Amino acid sequence: MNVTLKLTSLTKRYGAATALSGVSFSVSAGERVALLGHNGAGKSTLMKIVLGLIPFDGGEVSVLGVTPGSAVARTGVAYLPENVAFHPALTGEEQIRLFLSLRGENPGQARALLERVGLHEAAGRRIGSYSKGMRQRVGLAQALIGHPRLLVLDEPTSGLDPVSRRDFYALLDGLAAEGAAILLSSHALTEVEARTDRIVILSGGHLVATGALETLRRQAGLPVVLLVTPVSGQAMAVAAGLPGSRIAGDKVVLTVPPDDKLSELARITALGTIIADVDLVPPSLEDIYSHFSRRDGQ
Ligand SMILES: Nc1ncnc2c1ncn2[C@@H]1O[C@H](COP(=O)(O)OP(=O)(O)OP(=O)(O)O)[C@@H](O)[C@H]1O
Repeated sequence: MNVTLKLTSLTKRYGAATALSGVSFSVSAGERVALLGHNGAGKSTLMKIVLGLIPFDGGEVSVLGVTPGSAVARTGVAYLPENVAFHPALTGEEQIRLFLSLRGENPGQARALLERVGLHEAAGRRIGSYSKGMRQRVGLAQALIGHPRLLVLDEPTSGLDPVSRRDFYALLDGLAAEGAAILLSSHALTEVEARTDRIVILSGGHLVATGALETLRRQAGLPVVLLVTPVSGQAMAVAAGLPGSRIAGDKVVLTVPPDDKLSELARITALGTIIADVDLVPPSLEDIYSHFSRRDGQ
């Protein structure tokens, strides 16, 4: 695969404090990678290094095969900060025309860019009248100038409503399908779960986990919950037949290690006609995230 961003043993210190310690991972063309971590885990520091805004102390960083912050890297990398600020008196179109001119590009592309992010109808309105979601889209339109090959997005959907979030991710899907590499930080774990290809978890400046969610789920080995629905009036009988279970409302709940899942299901089905239904609840991304980010004593 075509590697767009590669970090190898990246280390960054602020005075005596280590913000990043031996962090290695890569993002390929067309890949959407989520960077997760508690406050202070090192996400912003990592992004600033990738953008070439701050120096680092050890390891290697390759952006589009070159040094971060070099002319080639600056042209090929786009950044969307968490809270984008624009001039409220300008219209969306005026703002994008301005950015295009500053980048030496044809301002006539502004309409097409705004259309791409779903802002064509509001293009002639002042940004001061835009919602937060619309301002994020202006930010994305700006980030798309010059067809960047790597998009670095800091909490791009924070403060957006569910529909705006879905639209935003649909846009990112389109960009990834065209070959852009996407690195985004987020605290919204459920959407990350559905809309990214791979997850990188930082904790206290260390990379504590990386992989597709399914891989992390297996590595974590967290318990699986079996929600058993008894036939009406049979909850006690079901619970009695399943040592280690508990009754919660109209369900009988069993929490089991992942490797025991099948044998437990066999135990449940062996109870026969007093069982109405069984649901299997795998650990959520929240559970997996807490599991990994608590390691290292964080
Ligand atoms: N300019 C700086 N000078 C000294 N320490 C810093 C500086 N910037 C960040 N740090 C420290 O480096 C560590 C990593 O911070 P960073 O901002 O990268 O974390 P983060 O994961 O982005 O957190 P958040 O989610 O709160 O934005 C923290 O301990 C922070 O206090």
